[in-house]
Amino acid sequence: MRFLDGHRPAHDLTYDDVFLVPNRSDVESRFDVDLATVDGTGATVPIVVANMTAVAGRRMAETVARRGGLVVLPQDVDPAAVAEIVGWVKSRHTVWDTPLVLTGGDAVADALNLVGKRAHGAVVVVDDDHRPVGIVDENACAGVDRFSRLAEVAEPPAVTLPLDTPAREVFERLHAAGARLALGVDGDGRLVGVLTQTAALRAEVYAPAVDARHRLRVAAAIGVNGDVAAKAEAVLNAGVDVLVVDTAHGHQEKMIAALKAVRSVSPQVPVVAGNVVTAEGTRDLITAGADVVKVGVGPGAMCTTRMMTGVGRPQFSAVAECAAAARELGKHVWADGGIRHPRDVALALAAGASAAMVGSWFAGTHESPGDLRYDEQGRPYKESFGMASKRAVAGRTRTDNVFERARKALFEEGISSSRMLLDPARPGVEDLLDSICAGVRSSFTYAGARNVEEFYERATLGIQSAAGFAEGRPLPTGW
Ligand SMILES: NC(=O)C1=CN([C@@H]2O[C@H](COP(=O)(O)OP(=O)(O)OC[C@H]3O[C@@H](n4cnc5c(N)ncnc54)[C@H](OP(=O)(O)O)[C@@H]3O)[C@@H](O)[C@H]2O)C=CC1
Ligand SMILES: Nc1nc2c(ncn2[C@@H]2O[C@H](COP(=O)(O)O)[C@@H](O)[C@H]2O)c(=O)[nH]1
Ligand SMILES: [K+]
Repeated sequence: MRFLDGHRPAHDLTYDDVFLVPNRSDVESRFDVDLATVDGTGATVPIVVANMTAVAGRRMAETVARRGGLVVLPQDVDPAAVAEIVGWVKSRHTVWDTPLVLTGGDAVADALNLVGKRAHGAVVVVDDDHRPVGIVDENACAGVDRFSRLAEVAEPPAVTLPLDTPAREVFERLHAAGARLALGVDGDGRLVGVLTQTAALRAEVYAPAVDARHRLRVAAAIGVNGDVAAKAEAVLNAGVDVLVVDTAHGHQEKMIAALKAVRSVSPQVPVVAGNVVTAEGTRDLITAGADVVKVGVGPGAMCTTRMMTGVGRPQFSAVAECAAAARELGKHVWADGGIRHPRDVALALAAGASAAMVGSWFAGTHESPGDLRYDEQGRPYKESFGMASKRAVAGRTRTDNVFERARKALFEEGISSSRMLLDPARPGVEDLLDSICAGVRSSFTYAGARNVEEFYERATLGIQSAAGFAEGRPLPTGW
């Protein structure tokens, strides 16, 4: 990464402060770009979903891993629940999406309660042997008594295929049949998964993030308090592929001790640790055993740390400095927080990160764990909240005594409730991944880079004014 001549930063920069200029390029197609990370975490796209309760659950983990990203389960989930979620994610098909399933005897109301939970918006009706007999979507239920049985409204499945059908063929079969949903069945005709045309296309464009046994990958976070070795052991026994040791102030002795404890349990597992914003912090965590250092204090959408404490650092410069320090030691950083546009991911990679961590942006999707709600104007949204908010702290300390709980509640560095609207054009996390990956692929070809490492080497940046940033925004309604 280099700055244009004369563009030496006089102060620390955030994503909005910088821009990339095109380089002469021999990369002919955006499909020639390989987005895979090289940090040992196994992601095939440089996107990690933040360990936030309002963002990262089982459905998010399954969906994002199928497209090559990695989801970090929050540290507030107890180890038994982590084991259950990891087992579930690892039992998911790597191509076919998990269907919503009901029987013909269930009511239309049951289907209507479920369809909103999936981007593909349909429920599959199965018989007693789990063989598919029909499909129900919102259209099939329109104007129908909510107490009617699904057997009366289900449409017969138009496209039912073996699981090993190439995704491109699934796409073509759906197109030819004018059908929305293909059903994937095993050798006994039992339902395993579903694919829309878009999902079939994605299956051709993305590679799932998988472990050595070709099961979807998933990460989990632990904090720095309590018996860290026991917690690490518990989540590793649950089968997580990557361990994230996470606390607000990562450059503290407790973190160094926590990393040593984690390394005593497993010398090999990829360990991510943070958060820090300085080269010194990065070096200390790597020396203590981290493979990847998580960078970012205060850029998060739910984060009030900078307003409360004055502590933090504009994120582009924080990532650039920490990435340079990590690279000197042959290690990596994740850029954590403040990602609001695809360009921010490209800029994080240009700054030297191996992946960008996204939280709140993905809270407003079908796949986040929250319930879908509607605002005063009828727009769908989900709630998000910070992991250092009063709400999260109350949850984390629920087993402490009342005095201790009250004491810990004094420190609040996050928003307890915010509304993340679902983008009508991109209501699913895969829609957002499509948009991010399209932007980043394109960014790489502008720089003349085929992969993440070449992008870092070739990226040429400049510094812009607020007017420069504003100029880059589209004007959908004219002026
Ligand atoms: N990236 C960011 O900017 C931030 C992220 N977060 C997120 O919030 C979640 C909760 O993290 P966290 O608050 O660390 O909770 P943890 O439960 O992990 O506890 C942090 C530990 O560090 C001690 N500590 C010392 N100084 C600080 C400090 N300045 N801020 C916080 N703890 C401190 C605390 O002791 P004691 O309570 O006695 O002081 C406590 O023992 C994490 O997911 C974290 O990533 C939170 C804030 C900033
Ligand atoms: N200071 C706080 N930081 C928080 C809190 N909850 C999460 N976070 C950090 O934000 C990122 C995600 O950033 P986003 O802009 O994508 O939402 C997350 O990974 C944490 O590092 C909080 O309560 N306070
Ligand atoms: K913030």
